[in-house]
Amino acid sequence: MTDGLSVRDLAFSYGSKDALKGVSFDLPRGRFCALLGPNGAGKSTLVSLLTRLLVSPGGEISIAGQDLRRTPGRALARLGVVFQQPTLDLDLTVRQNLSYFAALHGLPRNGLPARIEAALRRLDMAERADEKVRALNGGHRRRTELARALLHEPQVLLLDEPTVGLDAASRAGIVAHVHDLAEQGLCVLWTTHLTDEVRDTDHLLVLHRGGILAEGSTGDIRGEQSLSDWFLQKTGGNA
Ligand SMILES: Nc1ncnc2c1ncn2[C@@H]1O[C@H](COP(=O)(O)OP(=O)(O)OP(=O)(O)O)[C@@H](O)[C@H]1O
Repeated sequence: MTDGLSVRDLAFSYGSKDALKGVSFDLPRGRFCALLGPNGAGKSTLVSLLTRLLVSPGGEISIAGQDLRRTPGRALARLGVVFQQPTLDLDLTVRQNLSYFAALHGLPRNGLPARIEAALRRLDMAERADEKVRALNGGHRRRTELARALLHEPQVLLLDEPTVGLDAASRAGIVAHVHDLAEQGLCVLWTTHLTDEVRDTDHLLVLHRGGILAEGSTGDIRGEQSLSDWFLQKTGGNA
């Protein structure tokens, strides 16, 4: 077990369809881990189990030392999540969206403005705090969601294909910001099916047909090949 995210023997089936088959990994704090898998590999199922949208019959998940099955409230309090589908209220300002989230999560009102300011600063969004989300471009909307996911100061950050629908420049910006967060001590799990979002120095978990196909530093895993060629050769780009 680590101080970040630990997953042990996690399995899940939809009826007779095995979506995850005994997945285990340990990610310490301060690590950026890319979870790469082709469509249908089991990424969304894993994200749903980590966020308790689904509950697995067996296996263990520990978030910053808290067991998700035994102490779900404490475990989820240590987890920040950015889901694939945006969930901001377009007609509220950036600050109002964060305040709303804070109220929903029962964060103390005392010190809330400073907490919001700090979260927005981490994502270079402080100067846009009073703009309506509708007026922001896709990259800034995603950064707002990231700031919101950090409001309760989680130790583990989970992002489910967070760059879907963004242009190249916005994607690069989000990738860079999230790497900074890992350097500041967060344990980051970033799911993607895009090899170009993964850096050679990133820790890489490759999920294929519900199991871990490879784990280690990206540079070591791809060897002399490009990651894209390695991935296509090993998975055919298909689940
Ligand atoms: N509700 C469901 N009922 C039956 N099978 C499902 C259901 N949801 C997912 N599956 C199957 O489980 C497997 C894993 O799916 P999952 O959505 O977790 O993969 P994924 O890696 O997230 O793919 P994608 O990138 O396409 O979302 C796939 O074979 C998928 O068809």
